[in-house]
Order: sequence, then structure tokens, then C-alpha cells
Amino acid sequence: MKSAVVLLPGLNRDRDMIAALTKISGTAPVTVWQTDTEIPDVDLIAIPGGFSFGDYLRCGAIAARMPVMRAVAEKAAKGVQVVGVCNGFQILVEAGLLPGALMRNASLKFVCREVKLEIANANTAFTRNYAAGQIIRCPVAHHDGNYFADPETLARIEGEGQVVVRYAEGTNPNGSINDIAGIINDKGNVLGLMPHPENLIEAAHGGDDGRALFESALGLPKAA
Ligand SMILES: NC(=O)CC[C@H](N)C(=O)O
Repeated sequence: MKSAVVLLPGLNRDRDMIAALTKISGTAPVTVWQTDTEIPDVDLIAIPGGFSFGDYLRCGAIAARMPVMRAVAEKAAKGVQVVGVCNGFQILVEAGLLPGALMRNASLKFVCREVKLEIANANTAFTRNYAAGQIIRCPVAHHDGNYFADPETLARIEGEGQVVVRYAEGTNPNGSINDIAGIINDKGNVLGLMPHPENLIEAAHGGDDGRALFESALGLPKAA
């Protein structure tokens, strides 16, 4: 199972993502730089979290216009799986690969804590190793995670099962509409989520609730 990790100046979760994918797939991902115009043949492209271009203009707005994102869009159009975590989610939204917007947290504060997530749709390539309705632990760390979509878009993504993970049990850390923590595109191959599953994949992290997301995406069987 081959994967690629997109590198942009200001990202700071790239090493976490590379470590998680290496551990789970048994192979180190290739890395692609912001100016790369081609991405090698891989099963999964991951856009990690952080502060690309210092969050100037809007989080992810500048990164979304880098040449590498054109290459990501081309791969996504061909059906390659793409996951964006936190800043990666913001970049995918800014690039127009996912609908809606990520606004400043309702508290206007940076939130760094663990939340609970409900698997709202277990029938996706990224969540098939979870059970529908399963509650998992996951860390968050962001100041612009407040997901918003206009009523028409919201009705469509809710109706089509494109809301994949929600903040559970009153743990919504940012005011996201409908407690939305992560969404998938209509084709089902581009996922964006604010929480960081790559930071909860082994005992040393204090748990491995995030692991099944990458195992699902990499086509690996459900852990026993
Ligand atoms: N951890 C992250 O990726 C943070 C994303 C973005 N810089 C924010 O604070 O909202």
C-alpha cells in the first residue's frame, strides 16, 4: 500500500503523518513538495495539519493555490483517495475539493484537547473498519475548525451521507454546524476532518482509536 504526504511551508504535523503511515502500511510514504506538479502512483495522498503559510489570508488559502494542489486535484479526479487533516482539511476546502468553509472557532480561541467523535458514516473507504455510530477518542488542535455550509449544501451533504464524523456527547470544540467534524466529497474519495487521527494510532499515544481510519484507507483488514 503506497501513500504520499504533501509538504508545504508551515505545516508541522507532517512528521506525525509520515510516522503513522509508515507504521500502519509498513512502507514510508513518498513526500511531495508544494512546487511538484506530479504525484507518483499511490493509493492514498495525505495532506497533514499545521500552519501552512502562517495561516495568512485564511487557513489553507495560499496552500490551495500551490502547484502541488493541482496535482492532488488531478489524482482525486482519477479516484485516488485523498485525506486532509486539520490544515489539510482547510486546504481541501479552499481548493474547492470539498464543500463549505472552516471559520474561526466560536470561542475565538485555539482549542487543543481530546474530543469524542461519532462515526456518522461507516460506509466509506476511510471508515469501513469502524462501526456506524461508534464513538472514538481523537485529539483536536486548531483555531479555525468551525465548519459552515449554506442550507442547500448542508442539506445535500447530510442527505448524501457525506458527513462522516461528528463531535459527540457535547464535545464540539468549535461551534461547527450540526457538530460536523469531517466530510467526504460526493465521489467518496476525498475526506477532510479537523481532528487528528494520526496522533492516536498506538499505545504510546495513549490509544489507537485513529488507526482504523488509515487502515481503512489503505485497504488493510480490520484489526482483530
Ligand atoms: N493543527 C492544525 O492543522 C491547525 C490548523 C490551522 N492552523 C488552525 O489553527 O485552524
